Amino acid sequence: MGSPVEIEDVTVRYGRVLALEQASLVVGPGRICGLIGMNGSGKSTLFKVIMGLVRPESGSVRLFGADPSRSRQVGQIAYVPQSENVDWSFPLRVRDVVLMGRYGRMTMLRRAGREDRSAVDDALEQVELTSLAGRQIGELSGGQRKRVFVARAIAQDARLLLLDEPFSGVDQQSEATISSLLRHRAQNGSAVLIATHDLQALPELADEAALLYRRVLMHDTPDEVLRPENLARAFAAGADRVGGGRGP
Ligand SMILES: Nc1ncnc2c1ncn2[C@@H]1O[C@H](COP(=O)(O)OP(=O)(O)OP(=O)(O)O)[C@@H](O)[C@H]1O
Repeated sequence: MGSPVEIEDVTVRYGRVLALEQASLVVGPGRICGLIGMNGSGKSTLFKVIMGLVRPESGSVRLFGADPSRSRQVGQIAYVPQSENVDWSFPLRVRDVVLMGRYGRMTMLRRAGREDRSAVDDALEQVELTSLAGRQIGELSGGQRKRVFVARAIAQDARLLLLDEPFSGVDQQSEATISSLLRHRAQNGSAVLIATHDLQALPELADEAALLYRRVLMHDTPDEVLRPENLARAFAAGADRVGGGRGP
């Protein structure tokens, strides 16, 4: 089987905006990779490409040696979205959201079975939300909201986890819980990709880091990538673009 993530020379354009330009990234099993880049550098686009939601105009994406759509179909990929992208007023309970992680495994004709319910209970316990299982998702704190989605990923038993800003608006306790669960998933062989602005947390959390600005400028240990001169390169690439890089 191939690596969890193999992205090669991927280019994505939204109309006239070049979001990714020959980006390449390989993430192996059991690795936690931090994806860092300034606003608009293409992090969400890279996630969309991995999830098969955006088709690159060129380049190739293979997940576990197969097409991304297949990995999504069989429930190999779990996604923890940015909180701003979720409609928290939607009338769902904590337990319902976590159960969604099991949908890939349930056929349309089958209701949630004992195994699904026990996977949900187990995931809720791991993120310490058992007592809030029946609560509406809109009535949770920022840290609790993130933990619900992490629980969904755990219930899914995904082999590749994508997390978009998992620590923004999150209390320290939730951050510690989420970090240790991610470490645990990685120890069990899952690959974890985390888009984050939280550079301080990175060296302790991640095994490797990728610095993105349209392309992967650097992929190395977190300490190396976070050296000021390397961060400055990414910033300079972004600053150049403001000077006219968006044009045709
Ligand atoms: N649907 C879209 N239509 C047009 N342009 C888009 C679309 N989505 C993203 N873009 C543009 O593509 C570029 C990359 O956006 P993307 O959301 O991938 O960046 P990001 O690194 O995730 O940003 P942030 O850190 O702000 O979330 C940006 O210039 C953005 O404005």
